Amino acid sequence: MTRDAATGRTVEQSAGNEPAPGEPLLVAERLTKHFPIMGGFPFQRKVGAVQAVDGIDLAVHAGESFGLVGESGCGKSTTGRLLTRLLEPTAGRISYRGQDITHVDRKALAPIRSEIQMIFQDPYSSLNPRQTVGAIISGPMEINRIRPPGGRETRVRELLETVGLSPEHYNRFPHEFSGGQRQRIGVARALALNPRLIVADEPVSALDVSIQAQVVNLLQRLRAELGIAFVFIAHDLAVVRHFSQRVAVMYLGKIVEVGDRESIYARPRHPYTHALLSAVPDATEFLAEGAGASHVDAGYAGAGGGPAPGPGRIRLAGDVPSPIRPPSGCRFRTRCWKARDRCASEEPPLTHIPGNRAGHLTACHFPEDPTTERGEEVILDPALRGGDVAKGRGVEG
Ligand SMILES: Nc1ncnc2c1ncn2[C@@H]1O[C@H](COP(=O)(O)OP(=O)(O)OP(=O)(O)O)[C@@H](O)[C@H]1O
Repeated sequence: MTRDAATGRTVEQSAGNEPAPGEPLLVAERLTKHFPIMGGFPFQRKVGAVQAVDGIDLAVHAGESFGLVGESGCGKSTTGRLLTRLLEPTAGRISYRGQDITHVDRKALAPIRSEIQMIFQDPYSSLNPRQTVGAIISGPMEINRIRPPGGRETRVRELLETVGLSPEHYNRFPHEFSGGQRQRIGVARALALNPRLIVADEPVSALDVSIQAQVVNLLQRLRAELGIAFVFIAHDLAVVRHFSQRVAVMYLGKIVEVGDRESIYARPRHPYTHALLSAVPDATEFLAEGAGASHVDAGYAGAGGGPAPGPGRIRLAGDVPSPIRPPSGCRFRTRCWKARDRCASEEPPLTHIPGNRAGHLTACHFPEDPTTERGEEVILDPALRGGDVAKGRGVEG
């Protein structure tokens, strides 16, 4: 088995139906997950459903980093689990390198599973405390009966070095490591089968701020050196800004806006994206936190630097509605300062709107102007609409 120096993949793995340049690696179409709610006595029957993910479309290209952002409960983790086929979709389609994998059985899925890996948020609970680091990282190779040249132990020691740990850590247990080091072990495990795609579900949000930049830098380096594509899930737009070339914003089970990083951050058109962005601390703050740590790659500090684009700070009023009974039409309308009757009756399609760059799609009937400037803080509450809040940008007069 020979290894491709550029991708880190074995030649055997690289052979076969490579996506043509520009062709997506993974495509989700109208992807839906509704968790049934059971009730009634004496016979349990379906009385409703949590509409966790509701008809989303997305495409991830080879080697790119795709950020998925939104508040807690908007369906990001469920999307990640659907893409890695850890969850069965209620409807829609997932294709990987041109093959429909939506409902393929375990056996047919096995070779694909090795190419799509997941990194979890919590480095404490995602590692078995009773296993040594060696056993944890070689686990995927064992399950898939893969014997790398030189043996599994050699490969694990190589992987430990790749993620910035010592090969000497092979016989240690997870409790002997810090949070950042445990997440590195999780990354090494995800790399064990030479994946093409890693779904990273909030990989740094459980870590100390000073450690976050180090782990993001590691993932950045792996993406550049091994050509691995990432779906990077985060609630924090600051992290995604540095890591992802394209960003999708989710709200209550829907993608409301998607586009390349520059377009989304400089010209957010959906009011929700605008509100989320206004809460992003200055990018230099995040970098300064990282710079206090010892292993900040120069490349990271350079990526997407400069201050965050400056809409005035927007505080959204009210809570996210229940995904069991989401609002009709546009799901964001109950918290949106621009909502009109049409927003309740007609769901806005995710589409290219005038003023957007190519590839920037927005689902809004009354999008924001395609410019951003720093403004004063303004509290946007639909209950106050009609003049009281009509100051500052982003508000229709
Ligand atoms: N197994 C499940 N059964 C029922 N409801 C679920 C299940 N998993 C998730 N949900 C619900 O689906 C919705 C989306 O959850 P999900 O975890 O995907 O959101 P998220 O954006 O990742 O949030 P967080 O950042 O808090 O994890 C939530 O309302 C959640 O309560």
